[in-house]
Amino acid sequence: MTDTTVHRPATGAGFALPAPAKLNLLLHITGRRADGYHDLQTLFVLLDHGDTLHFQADPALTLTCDHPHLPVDDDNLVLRAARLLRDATGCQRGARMHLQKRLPAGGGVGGGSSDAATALLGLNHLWQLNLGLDQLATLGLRLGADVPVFVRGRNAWAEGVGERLQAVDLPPLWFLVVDPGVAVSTARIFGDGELTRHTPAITLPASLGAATFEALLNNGHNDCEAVARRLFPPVDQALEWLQREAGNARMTGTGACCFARLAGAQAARDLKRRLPENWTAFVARSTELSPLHEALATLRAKQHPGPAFNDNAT
Ligand SMILES: C[C@@](CO)(OP(=O)(O)O)[C@H](O)COP(=O)(O)OP(=O)(O)OC[C@H]1O[C@@H](n2ccc(N)nc2=O)[C@H](O)[C@@H]1O
Ligand SMILES: Nc1ncnc2c1ncn2[C@@H]1O[C@H](COP(=O)(O)OP(=O)(O)O)[C@@H](O)[C@H]1O
Repeated sequence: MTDTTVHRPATGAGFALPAPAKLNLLLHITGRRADGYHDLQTLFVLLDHGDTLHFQADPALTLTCDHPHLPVDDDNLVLRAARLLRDATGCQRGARMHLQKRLPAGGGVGGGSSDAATALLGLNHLWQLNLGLDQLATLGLRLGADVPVFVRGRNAWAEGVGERLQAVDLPPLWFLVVDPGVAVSTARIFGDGELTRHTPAITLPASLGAATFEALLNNGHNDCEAVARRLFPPVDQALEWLQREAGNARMTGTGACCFARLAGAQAARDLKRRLPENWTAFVARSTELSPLHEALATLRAKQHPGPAFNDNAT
């Protein structure tokens, strides 16, 4: 379905699942592979802010979206994920899906990848396919390098093109994320002649206590930042403002969004209030387990309540 004017979420006996944003707290490019892809080291953190995908059983496979400019054609990652799942399992069932888009497309917060992961896990549930997370993550990688981390739902250290994941425990973190309002093409950043591609690989400390975590972040950086700043002046302005106001300003992924870590919710909200006029930003908190996985667990518990306690048992 390509009608972007339909603003009606699915109703009836359906369910809705979150598609959270991610930040790359650091992003080091350690090399370039023979196939042109880049080897990375990155620290993914999942946030409590994102899109929402609504599901309803239906004979046809359709998608609508409340975003006026995001195409809901065959290229949309939600429909690509649904078709991939059907092809991989032979399932012939359909679904009526509606995407409530809050994350900026091409913003480096992984919106499209997260939508794809939520589609994979949501349809696996709706169609009762019972695929495990390993199988879904393998399928997800075919849609994009960032999909597996959303499928697995844990903050993670990633290597390779982002598919070699190691779950990490992080302290609770608060961020102000500024959206400079430009869509950055990942391929354009990786194709730039001035991109630094040879940051020495580091070894993740065995345990990420508060001090080692701070050292890791302080010694880390985002190799894509210099190129994005040069190509997209709004990214440069966002980083300058965040650095001046909060320190520790950094870009996420290949851009465009930039963030600063704040001491808590109040500090993040206070900084948001000082945002220059006409700028867009959101406050977000890190999550230990993805809101997608939390919501799926709640859904399963409602549909398959455990055995009730028998008060008469002796
Ligand atoms: C680098 C990251 C960090 O999170 O940037 P963001 O996209 O989130 O900003 C991601 O891993 C991106 O993943 P994703 O957005 O899924 O990228 P893909 O669709 O797989 O790749 C888009 C294009 O970028 C280039 N590419 C991508 C990933 C990579 N490790 N090396 C590359 O050279 C390739 O030219 C590829 O065709
Ligand atoms: N559901 C979707 N949400 C956002 N973008 C999508 C979606 N489906 C396909 N895309 C395409 O994927 C591109 C990258 O989207 P996104 O994942 O939001 O960027 P990033 O990886 O920078 O966070 C967009 O520019 C858009 O063309």
